[in-house]
Amino acid sequence: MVRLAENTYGKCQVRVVRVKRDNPMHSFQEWSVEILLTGEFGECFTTGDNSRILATDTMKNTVYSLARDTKAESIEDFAFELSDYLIRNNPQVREATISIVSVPWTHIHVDGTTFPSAFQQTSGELQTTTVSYARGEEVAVTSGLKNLVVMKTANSGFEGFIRDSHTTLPETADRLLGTAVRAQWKYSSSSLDFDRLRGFARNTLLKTFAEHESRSVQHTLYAMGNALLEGAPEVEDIEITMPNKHCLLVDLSRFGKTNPNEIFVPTDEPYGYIEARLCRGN
Ligand SMILES: O=c1[nH]c(=O)c2[nH]c(=O)[nH]c2[nH]1
Repeated sequence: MVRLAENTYGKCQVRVVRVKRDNPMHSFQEWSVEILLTGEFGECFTTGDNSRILATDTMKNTVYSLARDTKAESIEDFAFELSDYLIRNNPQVREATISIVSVPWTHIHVDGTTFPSAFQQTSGELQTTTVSYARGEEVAVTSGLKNLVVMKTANSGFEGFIRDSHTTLPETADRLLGTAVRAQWKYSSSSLDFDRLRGFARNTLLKTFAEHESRSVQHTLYAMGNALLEGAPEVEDIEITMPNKHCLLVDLSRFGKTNPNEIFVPTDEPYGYIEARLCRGN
């Protein structure tokens, strides 16, 4: 006896660019949208009956069409609009989960001149959101960022860890701490000023990383999440991933030179991996 268990379907990486030309200073947004639906789709899997299937190609077109009319500025508001449209127009859909990744483009700015219709990407950092709308239930909004690459050249040490027969790592009170932050924070409501909150969250994570007297990546990760939860009552919990992008001190004594923490070799692998979720309450 075989039974169809959990199932979902949808469209991934629907890329859309939105240009606003209503004043000479154009705006340019690039989004990659993912739609996943759950609902009454069992017959499609088990008997090949497609009569309840909204084609994923139609989902893709729906993204383009809603993007043309939407007033949404934030990816959260657009994701909600899309989920709401899909739920309202498709009784067979129980839950629509929309994830959007936003690619940062900024106006080109050179020698004090901002070029109103020319843009550049200045980093590989991405802004993210996932909005889940289950029919008749509260809408759940999670926002975040990924590939926020940061480095500390002071106020970071790693000491007091276990020393056993396999330990070679020296203790240090002064090392480089580099990482690519991925963070996802869950909101307590679906109608908030998401762009303002995103700015606050990003600034809080960056400022805490920069200022923290770090005893480890774990210690700094906790401080970053804690600062956001203390500063933003709208945030219910936060999950942060911080790979340790090791920069190893080069032994220059072989060349008769000292190396007072100035010459390092960045290594991609292997790398340390630190992840935690912080939430409110006990
Ligand atoms: O911040 C760190 N945490 C660790 O758990 C660890 N382990 C390691 O080798 N280096 C580091 N650094």
